[in-house]
Amino acid sequence: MSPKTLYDKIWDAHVVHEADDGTCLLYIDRHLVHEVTSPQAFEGLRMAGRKVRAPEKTIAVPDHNVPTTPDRVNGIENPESRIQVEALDKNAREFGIHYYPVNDIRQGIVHIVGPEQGWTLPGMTVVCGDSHTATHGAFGALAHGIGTSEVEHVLATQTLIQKKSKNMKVEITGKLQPGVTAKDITLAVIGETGTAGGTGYVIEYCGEAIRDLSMEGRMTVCNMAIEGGARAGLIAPDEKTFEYVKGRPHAPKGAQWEAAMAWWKTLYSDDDAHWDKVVTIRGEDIAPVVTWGTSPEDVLPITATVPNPEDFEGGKVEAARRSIEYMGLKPGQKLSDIEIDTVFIGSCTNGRIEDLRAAAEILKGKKIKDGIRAMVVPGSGLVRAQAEEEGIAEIFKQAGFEWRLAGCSMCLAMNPDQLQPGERCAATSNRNFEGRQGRGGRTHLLSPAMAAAAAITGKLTDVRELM
Ligand SMILES: CC(C)[C@H](C(=O)O)[C@@H](O)C(=O)O
Ligand code: SF4
Repeated sequence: MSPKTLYDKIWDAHVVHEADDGTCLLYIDRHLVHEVTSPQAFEGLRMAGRKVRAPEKTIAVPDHNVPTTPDRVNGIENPESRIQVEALDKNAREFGIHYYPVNDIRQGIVHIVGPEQGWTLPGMTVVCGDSHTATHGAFGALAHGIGTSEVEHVLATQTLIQKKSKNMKVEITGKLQPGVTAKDITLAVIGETGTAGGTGYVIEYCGEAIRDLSMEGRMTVCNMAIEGGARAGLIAPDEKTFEYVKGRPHAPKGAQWEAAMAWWKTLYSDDDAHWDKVVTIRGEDIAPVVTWGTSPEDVLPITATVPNPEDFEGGKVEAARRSIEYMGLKPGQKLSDIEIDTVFIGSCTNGRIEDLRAAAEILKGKKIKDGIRAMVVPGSGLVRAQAEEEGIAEIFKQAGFEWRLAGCSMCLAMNPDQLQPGERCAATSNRNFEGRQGRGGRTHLLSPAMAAAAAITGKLTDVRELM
């Protein structure tokens, strides 16, 4: 048998039919659904008189629009948001799919809930009408976003029409320096490859620095594969993966667990598998980073200065000029001199327990700078409960952070958590596009520890100075 990559293996195991031009029909093991991209899909089914083909493999949770304040169960003010959440509620109940409503402690961001509940397992195909579905690739699952018409197709047939991507390997060798986290890895990779570097590929992340990451860290890395242009990102499962999965509510049990493990242990790229593209970065060379512009590739070590647009090539000169202008910065200005107004810790990139622990470690016994608005939005109700149990919530509150309920929140500002025009935010999320966190708002992406450091000093700060 010819050697295969992990992606090849999962792909081959899910092909139901292959057409002459190579287009395939893939079987889908898990379909995750949120309120923004599903209403029309369910409506399409209803109009065609169809059912959900595999309701037991379909999981719905509202996350993007839900307010994160304690009174949220009483209703959502914004009519568009309310309609989407109510539609999901109605559709989930009517079509009999798994559902975590807004007042259920298991509710949270779909990409945090899936792994937490054991829906996401190694070797699976996982789709969701959401670009950050790549997060689930951390388990060695082939996971990616789909559009609303595809959501309808998967609901109706439990299959998806796909063409195979090429194989790309991103290897992070050796150890990380103190203060450097999974978020710094994933941003540094995009800094190296650019936002189009992964276009047409599925990325497998490997190397010692990736192996050393916890499952939470691996999810952070895979989460941003899409920002690097890739179809999906994945990491071969290992003992850490199996350990994380074992005992989760929907993980296999008993004989089924044994059978699953037999398959999961074959899920790695063969030694001489073919890679269409390889990128290698030394873990020691990665610094705590922060974005200065309006694209995730606009990223530099916190010790750097705002670049000069003239230093870029071709079309990037104009893009950099526009970024710097929108961000209200000056070329040559030290990144660590940039003052911020707001800190947001949360999102499917960095809203897991380990992220909150990392931020709390920096905040312990300290107060945030006067005048800074800072909020923590745990990625799920269970993350929130665990943080409360561990005393982390108390550290955040004592420091001056608002302690919120789970949702996407200020990651994309579809709910009331928004930046005001001109406000500058240190954010642990994954997109720094113009106005992403509220019209006219400015976003600097960074790790949870770096966000905590910024909250204390009121400016972008090298977390290593506070360690
Ligand atoms: C609303 C949704 C379709 C969108 C996505 O697909 O990523 C959102 O989650 C985002 O992060 O911008
Ligand atoms: S947390 Fe942000 S990136 Fe993740 S699904 Fe929600 S809006 Fe998208």
